[in-house]
Amino acid sequence: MTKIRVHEYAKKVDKPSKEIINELSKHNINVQNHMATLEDNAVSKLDSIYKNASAGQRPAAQSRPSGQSQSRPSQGGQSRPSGQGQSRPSQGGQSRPSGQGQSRPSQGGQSRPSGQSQSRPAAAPSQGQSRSQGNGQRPTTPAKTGSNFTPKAAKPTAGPGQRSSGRPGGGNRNGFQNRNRKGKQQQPVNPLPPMPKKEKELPAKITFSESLTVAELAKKLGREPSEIIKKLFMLGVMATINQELDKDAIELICAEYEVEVEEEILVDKTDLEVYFEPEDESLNEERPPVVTIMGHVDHGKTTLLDSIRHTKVTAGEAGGITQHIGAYQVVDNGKKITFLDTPGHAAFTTMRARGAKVTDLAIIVVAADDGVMPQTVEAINHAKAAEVPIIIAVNKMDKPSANPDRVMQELTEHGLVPEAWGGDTIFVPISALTGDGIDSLLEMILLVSEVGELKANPARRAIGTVIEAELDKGRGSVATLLVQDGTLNVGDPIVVGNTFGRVRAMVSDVGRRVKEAGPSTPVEITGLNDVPQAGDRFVVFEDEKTARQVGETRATSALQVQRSEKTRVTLDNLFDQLKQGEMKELNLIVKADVQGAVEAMAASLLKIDVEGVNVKIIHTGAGAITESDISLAAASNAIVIGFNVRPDANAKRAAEAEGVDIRLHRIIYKVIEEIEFAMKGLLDPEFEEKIIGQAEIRSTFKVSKVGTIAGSYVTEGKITRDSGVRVIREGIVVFEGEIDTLKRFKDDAKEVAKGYECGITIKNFNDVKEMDIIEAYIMEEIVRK
Ligand SMILES: Nc1nc2c(ncn2[C@@H]2O[C@H](COP(=O)(O)OP(=O)(O)OP(=O)(O)O)[C@@H](O)[C@H]2O)c(=O)[nH]1
Repeated sequence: MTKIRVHEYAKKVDKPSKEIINELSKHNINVQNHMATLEDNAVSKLDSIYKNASAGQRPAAQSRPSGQSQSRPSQGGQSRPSGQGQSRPSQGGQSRPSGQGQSRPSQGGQSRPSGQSQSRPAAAPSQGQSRSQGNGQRPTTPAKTGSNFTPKAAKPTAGPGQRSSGRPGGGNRNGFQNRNRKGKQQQPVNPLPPMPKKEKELPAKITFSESLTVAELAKKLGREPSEIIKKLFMLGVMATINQELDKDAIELICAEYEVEVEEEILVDKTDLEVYFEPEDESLNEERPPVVTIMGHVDHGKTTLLDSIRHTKVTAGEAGGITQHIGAYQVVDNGKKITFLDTPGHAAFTTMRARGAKVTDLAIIVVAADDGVMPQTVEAINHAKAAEVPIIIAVNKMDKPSANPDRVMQELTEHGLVPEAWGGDTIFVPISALTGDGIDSLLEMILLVSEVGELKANPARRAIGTVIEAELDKGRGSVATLLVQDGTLNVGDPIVVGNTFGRVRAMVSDVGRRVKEAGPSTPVEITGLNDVPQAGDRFVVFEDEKTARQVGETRATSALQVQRSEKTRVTLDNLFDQLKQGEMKELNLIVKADVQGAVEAMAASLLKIDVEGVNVKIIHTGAGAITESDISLAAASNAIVIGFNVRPDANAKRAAEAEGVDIRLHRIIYKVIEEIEFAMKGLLDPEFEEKIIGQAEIRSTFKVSKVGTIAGSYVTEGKITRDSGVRVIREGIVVFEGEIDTLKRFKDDAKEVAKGYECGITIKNFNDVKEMDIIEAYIMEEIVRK
């Protein structure tokens, strides 16, 4: 008999080598490893074990030789439940692992079981128990498949028993490894009949938002991801399990399964715009129009508002420009009209830029003695862009020099044709000073609003926009709000921009305390935790907790955005930028007395358009210029603009020390003008070539050490000593360079004019020929517009 090694024997009986080694050790035959050679006595011992076993089993197992076919029924029988209980409950439903877990108890079962479970001597303490389990179950084997899919039933019985048997033996880890290994080895050898898969019932409908991965969709449908991948493949979509599927793909797959699918639109509670979506319009009632008055400087906006309100507010205004945003309500013929008093168009644009459509109607004031001016045109364009109806108030009709026809004529050129001339623009001649025509202006406003069918629902929770906000020493944050829909009440939990609070007190435009404010009403409120910004939206919430949550979330995200912007403006990266010289930026810090003016200034400054330079407003704020403004300016090489504010003592000192430029102004357009100039000065000069003259070479002279002198005649313009030249031969530029010497006779000349002869030498070029043309040019700086 030839010697046989452990692994060879193991192979012969289709058992793991380890099992053979263990079996031998039980009979006090020690072998080192699977490569060890077996003595004859060892072989006969093993034969007695394995041959017997296989002989006994064969009749039952039919096709399979020996231990395997054997182990299977027993495995199936006991193992599954126990295996599940032990290792991985979720996997319990699967065939193989359960069998392995099982093998441990079967050890005691001598012949066949021992063959299988081999590795688990450690499990001995619980053997009796588990074996009995196994035994008890074996007869029921055929039913096992079913039990396989009912892990719940299996777990309570087998699980605990298993666990206790595994752990005390300390073989948990090993056992697990062995199991794995065995699993690998056995799988190909002992394929279980495929378990009929019990498919989950398809849902009637699934929902998703934005997209789903293949795995997520599979889960929702209760199908294997591979099945979905296959279906996608059939539909021509190659997808992996983690691939995001778009709406179309999801719909296609769901259609395949005949499952209804619905996309959920996620509503972001912190997005205030959502609350501005129109609600049930049947509840709407008529509301007053909100009117903005715009026009060129000094054409009488303030006087008109003043006249309408019968008060005098013109006196005391710096530079005669309306600087504060306010809102007022008047009553005409029993109907209310709300007027927004804005500083020119800037605030109007700023609000629009923030998506706040506040104005229902624009009145454009044009002085009859002055006609259409640049800002008139701007105002028209803003109103047109906002798709707001326009009424033209032709003002200063009391003046002898008033020429309303001219105004009408000029406005026609901008598409505003008076009704009298067959157009549809309402022109109202007025005198803001005397009050003439004001009544008919108000009448027209009401007429136009009627056509516009302005409606709102006073019963809903209020929403609207911030007209103006500032920090008041005594009252804290004070905000002028325009209620656009619903009714605002004292005590309402409110989110205003990135601030929140409860409406503590409300004051009307005439300074009266009010308890509620309906649609189109401007009110000043207190009770916010911080100062919001003009143009911010406000929304009343159902309770204070929600308002706080939304407000805080908004504030946090706003801060994050602000921080990420601020980190860009550091001394470090500024230096880098300058060094690279790629981009020129003018950093500005804007401070003003009130938030409205800050907004207006910032909007105007950002509009400055000088090629190659960006205006960047790195910080804005209402209130005096402080030391921290200066340090920020110093760190980011910014200029500080103060509008109607002054630097405090510390700021002044810091600015001097750091060399920070502070510009103080009281009139908006002066600021803009100054900055624009500064920006033009900032730019690198740009040059363009200008041809100044031409000369024809009539003869050439070679002079040693000097080179070839071109004896020329200036045919056009002039040739200057410092001009650049091109040598043109038969229409082709043969050389381009600089003049070396320019002489009239023997003397050096600075320039030689048309009609004169001269001698020219060209730097690094001697190949001049008769009849060549010398074209002279200079580089001229372009003045930027
Ligand atoms: N004669 C006459 N003067 C008027 C009339 N309306 C305004 N003015 C005068 O025109 C000047 C400018 O008027 P404002 O109301 O300050 O003009 P504005 O358009 O508000 O000007 P800014 O606030 O600087 O943009 C003031 O001196 C007014 O008295 C008018 O109907 N007739």
